[in-house]
Amino acid sequence: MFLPILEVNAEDLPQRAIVCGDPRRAEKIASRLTDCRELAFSREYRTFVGKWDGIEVAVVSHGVGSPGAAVCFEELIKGGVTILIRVGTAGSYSAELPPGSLVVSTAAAREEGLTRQLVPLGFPAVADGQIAQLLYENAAKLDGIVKKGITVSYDAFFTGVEPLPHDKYKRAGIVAAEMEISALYVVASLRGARAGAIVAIDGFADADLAQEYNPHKSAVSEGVEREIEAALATIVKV
Ligand SMILES: O=P(O)(O)O[C@H]1O[C@H](CO)[C@@H](O)[C@H]1O
Ligand SMILES: O=c1cc[nH]c(=O)[nH]1
Repeated sequence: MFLPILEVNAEDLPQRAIVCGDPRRAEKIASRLTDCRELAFSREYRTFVGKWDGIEVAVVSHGVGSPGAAVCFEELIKGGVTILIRVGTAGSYSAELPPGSLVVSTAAAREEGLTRQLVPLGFPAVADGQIAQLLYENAAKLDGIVKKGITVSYDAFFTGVEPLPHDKYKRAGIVAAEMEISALYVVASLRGARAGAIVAIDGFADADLAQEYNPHKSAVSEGVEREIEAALATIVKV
């Protein structure tokens, strides 16, 4: 079966996939694999396959935002992928989670518009429990701060005239904000796949702590390296 948007043949895909927003991060993750080859680079979707610890893994970029990312998740699952781990970045709601910290998302508030077109809002966006626990354990073995908690996925990255409800979610105990985890969890649940997500904090989403957005700081790159390591250790054990 040919997957027309990823431009990949389903027969070339393994059961396990690491997904991330940035095609360059996909290349960075793929460079750690053995027997690695690039299958396609279509739109924002760059697909590699290779092996980690002798087990076949795909690495695929999904771009920015839930609608485009959901297209990627849907095609991967149609193509036979049953386990997906997102390796992303997010803004923190707490000074205790500074840039470079890692967050394992156990569930995500659905502040994006995509998933409400798939299923009523009462349906939860939740991680697979085993994947979340293993991501946390593997990340906690490395240096740095690691936290497990609920995240929120928005569509808007920049604020317009309407305020984003950061304060409401911060008071509800949500730890970090990004843009695709709720789509990943909802699509995985609806299609019978298992998913988890780990994000490296790249700044503060909270207005009280906000600084100029700069995801290129060395603390963030180090966090991304650690989350890649935790995701690879996890994906071959589930
Ligand atoms: O670093 P990635 O995986 O792209 O994740 C985060 O970064 C992008 C915004 O800059 C959004 O995609 C957001 O979810
Ligand atoms: O959506 C995102 C991603 C990274 N950092 C943020 O503050 N927001």
